[in-house]
Amino acid sequence: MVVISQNPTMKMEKIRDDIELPIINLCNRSEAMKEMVKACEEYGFFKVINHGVPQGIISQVEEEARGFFAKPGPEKMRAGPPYGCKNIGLQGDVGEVEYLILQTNSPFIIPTDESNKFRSAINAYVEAVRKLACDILDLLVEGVCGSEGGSALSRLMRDSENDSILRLNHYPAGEVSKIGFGEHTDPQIITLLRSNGVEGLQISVQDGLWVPVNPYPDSAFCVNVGDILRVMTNGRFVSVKHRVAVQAYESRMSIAYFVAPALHATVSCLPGLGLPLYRSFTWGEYKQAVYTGRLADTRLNLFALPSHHNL
Ligand SMILES: C=C1C[C@]23C[C@@]1(O)CC[C@H]2[C@@]12CC[C@H](O)[C@@](C)(C(=O)O1)[C@H]2[C@@H]3C(=O)O
Ligand SMILES: O=C(O)CCC(=O)C(=O)O
Ligand SMILES: [Fe+2]
Repeated sequence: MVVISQNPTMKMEKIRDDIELPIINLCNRSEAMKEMVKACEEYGFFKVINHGVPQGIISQVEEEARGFFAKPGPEKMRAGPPYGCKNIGLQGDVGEVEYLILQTNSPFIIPTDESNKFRSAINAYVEAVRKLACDILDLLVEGVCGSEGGSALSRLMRDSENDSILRLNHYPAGEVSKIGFGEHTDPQIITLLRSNGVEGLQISVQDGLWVPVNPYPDSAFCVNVGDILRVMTNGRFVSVKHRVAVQAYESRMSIAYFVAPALHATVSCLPGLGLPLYRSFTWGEYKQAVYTGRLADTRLNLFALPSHHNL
């Protein structure tokens, strides 16, 4: 069904609530491979269950994160640059969100975390989601390039200098008219997202038509294609705009693991996928374009090859 939003800041936007993202069971690997490829082509989003990340590890990090965000503002500010509130990026974007952004391949300290419980929980979580991300990327390459594709994608994240990050977001309950995190695509290869079961995430299936992502089932990870994976699959997979709407009834918390190559790694189309739509570039070059632009920008246009190249 298509309903017109009554919402003042999401004015007259159409919300389509009859699309459900596929829930893919990783136990059946050959089925999962086909379903994931289809979902990446169609929606750029899917959910995975039986993903192998222990529930204990997830609960631990969620509990520590809840404790951190419940602290008074000045204490959270003590966490320094990993902590941010309302300001998103460097170019003036804002949202009803507070967050922690952590580089995953270098040691970090959260000054409020005297017992180091939060840090240990994060480290255990990153190790587990990293394995899951490798597994998903290997299946996706095989699904697109066959077994010759090997570990073309997962090797980028296995590089000890990979630039993957973990982001913990907290959207306090409030006026539903407000946007927690404005529309954007994720610039990296792939994102693995957990939420505390509170709604808010929406994806853009076509211009101006938003689909809410149901947080069910609680145990699932929501996975989405980033811009780099779009380039590497020569546009076959789509990196889709998404956003987060504030909920009136409860605070949303989410934990996103963004898989990124090393800054010096070259990003180009995988073999056998036709004439490239985008020129090759390094992740460092793309990241610079990302941070000099606004949240909602379609940054990949800057790297598109002229269409005559594809004739
Ligand atoms: C406004 C911005 C925030 C962002 C960097 C950017 O310039 C454009 C992309 C944004 C985004 C979206 C996905 C991730 O949450 C993020 C960490 C990323 O890599 O790109 C954020 C950036 C951010 O919040 O720093
Ligand atoms: O909080 C969410 O559900 C999504 C957050 C997001 O899209 C991001 O951090 O890039
Ligand atoms: Fe995102």
